[in-house]
Amino acid sequence: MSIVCADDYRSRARGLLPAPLWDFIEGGSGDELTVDANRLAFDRISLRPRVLVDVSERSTATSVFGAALASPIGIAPTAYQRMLHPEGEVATARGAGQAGGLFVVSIFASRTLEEIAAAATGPLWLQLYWLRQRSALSRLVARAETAGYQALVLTVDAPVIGKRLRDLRNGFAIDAGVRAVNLDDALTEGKHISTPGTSAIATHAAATFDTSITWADLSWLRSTTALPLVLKGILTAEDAELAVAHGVDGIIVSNHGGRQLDGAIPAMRALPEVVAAVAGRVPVLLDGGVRRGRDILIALASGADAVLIGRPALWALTVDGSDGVAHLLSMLTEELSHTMALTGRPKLADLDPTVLA
Ligand SMILES: Cc1cc2nc3c(=O)[nH]c(=O)nc-3n(C[C@H](O)[C@H](O)[C@H](O)COP(=O)(O)O)c2cc1C
Ligand SMILES: CCCCCCC(=O)C(=O)O
Repeated sequence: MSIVCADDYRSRARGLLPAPLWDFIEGGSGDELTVDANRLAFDRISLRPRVLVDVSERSTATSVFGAALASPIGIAPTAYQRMLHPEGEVATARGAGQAGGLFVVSIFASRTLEEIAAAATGPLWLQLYWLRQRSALSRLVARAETAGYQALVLTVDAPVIGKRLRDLRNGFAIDAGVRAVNLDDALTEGKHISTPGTSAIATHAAATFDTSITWADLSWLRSTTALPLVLKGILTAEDAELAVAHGVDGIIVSNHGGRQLDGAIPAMRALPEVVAAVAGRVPVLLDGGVRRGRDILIALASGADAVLIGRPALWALTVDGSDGVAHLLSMLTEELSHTMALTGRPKLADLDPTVLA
C-alpha cells in the first residue's frame, strides 16, 4: 500500500520495531493525557475557507534566522536515532536537506555533530540539556559553531524525565550498540542496562542533568557563543515574557510531545498566549501533535513562524531512512499548500486568525 500521509509511516514503523522501542518513541508520561491532548487541540479547530480567490500560485517558502526553508516545517530533536536506522541522524539530516527543511540535532545524537553536518544541505540547530558538567556543554557549543550549526536550542521542560510508564514497565534501556557519541563515556554510561521497573534514561538523566538552573544561568550559556539561543518547552505567557527579557532569540512552544508533565496544556492551546506575549519580538515555533498540513496551517494562522515534527520523522526514518524523511517533509509541505488552496490563502502571509473557527 502506498504511503500517502504521516500516519501511514506510523503503521509501517510499528511493524518494524521491537515493542519496547516502539513504546519509547510513541509513549508519553503518566496517563498520556497530554499526548492525546496535543492532537485533540488541532482537531477541535475548524477552518473558515474563503472562495473565488486566485490560488494558482502558492508559496510555502520562508526563513528562520536568515536561513531559507522550503516550508515552515522542521524536525524536532530526538535522541539516539541509530536505534531506528543504521545511519541515524546522518540520514535524517540528508532527508531534511533534500526537502529544504530544518533539522534540530539532539545532544543525545548517535552520530557525531561533524558527520551530521557533512551530510546536511539544510540548516542545523543543536539542542542541549543543561548537564551538570558545564565544560561538556561549552565543548559541544564550540564544536557546533565550527561545524556550521546555526542556532542552539536549550530544552527547559525536562529538569527530570517524565514518569513514562511504558518505559518503566519495559525496563527500557538504549540498545547496546548505540551511544550518545558527542558526549564523554562518563556522561553516557548506564543507559544500556535494562532493569524491570526502572527506565535507564530517567536514571541517567537524574545523574547528569542540572536541576538547579534558573533564568539567571542563561547568561553563562550566552557567554559561550554568538549563536542565536532558542528555548524549547515554553507554555505560558509569563515564561515567554521572561525569555524575551533575558535576551533569548527564539521560543519553541512545546510540552515535549507529552513526555514530560502529564496534564500540561496542549502546545497548540498554549500558542496564542505565547504569541501575544512575544508580540513579534522573536520567532515562535511549535511542536507537539503536528501530523498534517492542516495542523501546520492552524499553527501558522495562530502566529507560529514554523512547526517542528518529532515522532513522524522517526517513523519515516525507520521505514525508509533519508528517503522516508525527505518524502515525509515534502508530503507535509504539499498538504500545507493544498490546504492553503482550499482555504483561499495562497501565501503564508495570508494565514491569520480569520481562517480559524
Ligand atoms: C523518541 C523521542 C526522543 C526525544 N528526544 C528529545 C531530545 O533528545 N531532546 C528534546 O529536546 N526533545 C526530545 N524529544 C521531544 C521532541 O523534540 C518533541 O518535542 C516532540 O516529539 C514533539 O511532539 P510530536 O512527537 O508529537 O511531534 C523526543 C521525543 C521523542 C518521541
Ligand atoms: C539521559 C538521556 C535522556 C534522553 C532524553 C531524550 C528525550 O528527551 C526524550 O523525550 O526521550
